[in-house]
Amino acid sequence: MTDWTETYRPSSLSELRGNDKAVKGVREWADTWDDHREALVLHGSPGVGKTSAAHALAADMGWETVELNASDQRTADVIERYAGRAANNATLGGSSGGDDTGGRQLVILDEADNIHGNYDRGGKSAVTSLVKSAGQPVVLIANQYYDMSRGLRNATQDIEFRDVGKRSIVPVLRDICRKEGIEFDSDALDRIAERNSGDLRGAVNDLQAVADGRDHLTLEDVITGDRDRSMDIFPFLDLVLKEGTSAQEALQSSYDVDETPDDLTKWIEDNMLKVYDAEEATRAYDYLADADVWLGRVWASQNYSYWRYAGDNLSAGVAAARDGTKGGWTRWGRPQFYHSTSNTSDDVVRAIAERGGFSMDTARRVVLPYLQAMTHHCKPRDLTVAMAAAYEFEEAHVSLVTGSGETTNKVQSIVEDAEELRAEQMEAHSGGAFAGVAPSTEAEANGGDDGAESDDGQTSLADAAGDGDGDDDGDEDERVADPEAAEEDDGQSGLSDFM
Ligand SMILES: Nc1ncnc2c1ncn2[C@@H]1O[C@H](COP(=O)(O)OP(=O)(O)OP(=O)(O)O)[C@@H](O)[C@H]1O
Repeated sequence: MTDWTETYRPSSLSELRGNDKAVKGVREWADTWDDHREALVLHGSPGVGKTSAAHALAADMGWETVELNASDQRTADVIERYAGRAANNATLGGSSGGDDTGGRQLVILDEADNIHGNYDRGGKSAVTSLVKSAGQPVVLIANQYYDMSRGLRNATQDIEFRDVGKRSIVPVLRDICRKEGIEFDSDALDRIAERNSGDLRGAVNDLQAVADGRDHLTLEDVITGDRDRSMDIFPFLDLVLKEGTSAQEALQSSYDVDETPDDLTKWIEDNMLKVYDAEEATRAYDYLADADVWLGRVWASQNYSYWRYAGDNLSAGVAAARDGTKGGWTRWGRPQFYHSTSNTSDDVVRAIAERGGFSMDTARRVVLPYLQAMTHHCKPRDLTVAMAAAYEFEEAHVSLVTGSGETTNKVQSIVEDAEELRAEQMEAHSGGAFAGVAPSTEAEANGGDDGAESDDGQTSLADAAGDGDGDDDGDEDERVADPEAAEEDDGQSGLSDFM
């Protein structure tokens, strides 16, 4: 089945619905590009047409496009390679694409607010320098404008795309129905537009889901479609985090949502602070921590009956932590793990597993949730620095664990402090912040001289293995055995050591 959002992607700026002012601005930017030569940032919520606008613009202008995705590691290489050359008007697509007759290429860099998470500092400045000196027009796409570095913001123009109103969504749905030969009652389309408030991609997806196999779409179809599905995650979040739900109702609804308790916990964690104040959140985190303990036990014992205790905490507990009801409409977001298109979450889990001596599963299900709860939004800061040092986290990892993607500078400074802290620990031969977890006493004693170059338990493990003398072999065995012992403690000991 073809994806209607692709089939019906606007091919010209004139086909884009809503955001008239923004679209006019985009056109003007392109028309005057030769005079200002600045890159343009298009920012706004997902699904409102930013990427479509960039492609439609290129089509209208007769420009080719080169699309790069900031969360794709390969993008770093491409940018590194072309940042300097772009100044000389080299084409970004490759040397053979070069054409001196003025053919333009529009460089579209998607997920520009995610750059800090994927490049080292050199790479990051390469993006800014690409943007400053590119001999070609560049459009950056971002959801969160303020997640982009200040340098990058200063070097660019920006245009905001607002959520697309119902009045602009309905005509898009109507056009699609006509082209697909589907008759419709207009209140059915109204309903779809309403429940996707602001998100055109969502509305088109929704239409495709309910219209599938039908040649006439009624309001009844749309509503029944709602009821037939098990409970959606968004109403569930409304129920737990906002409405005056009893603990029992909250628990019951957690059974109706088609998500595992692990995933529900992530949804709650990532969205709670949109509506809970600090006191409510503090209480709720206790319940989430309990939920995580039960999830850890489920994993350790493979006894899925524990799931209901996790479910109890994450639904009834979190609902009980709320003081009253919350009004208004909230844009719930997918948890970080879902929209992480890079392998950052895997990287984090791997770092925790390797450096903490846990299995990947324990790292993912037990240790990571604790770290997330303890360092939410980088608070307390010294704990976050200690964590970053202990697990040698990079900025992307700290962002992901603390859920603070929007605080780029904060995360950057935490990673810098963590590097310093690690250097100090190395000097003091402390064996890192979680000395009790991995290295054995002998290993530490041994690390006294040839371990000097290693900065943590993990590297010194490799060093010990590489030395090849009899003594070290003994150490190696012990060290390999240790992580397994640590794992039996289900991560608790690792964390208390780390704290
Ligand atoms: N303004 C619009 N007019 C018509 N169709 C739109 C519009 N906005 C979005 N769509 C539909 O939604 C799909 C997704 O839009 P698009 O990828 O441009 O959104 P986006 O704002 O770039 O989202 P993201 O930030 O998630 O990439 C398009 O292919 C199109 O089908």
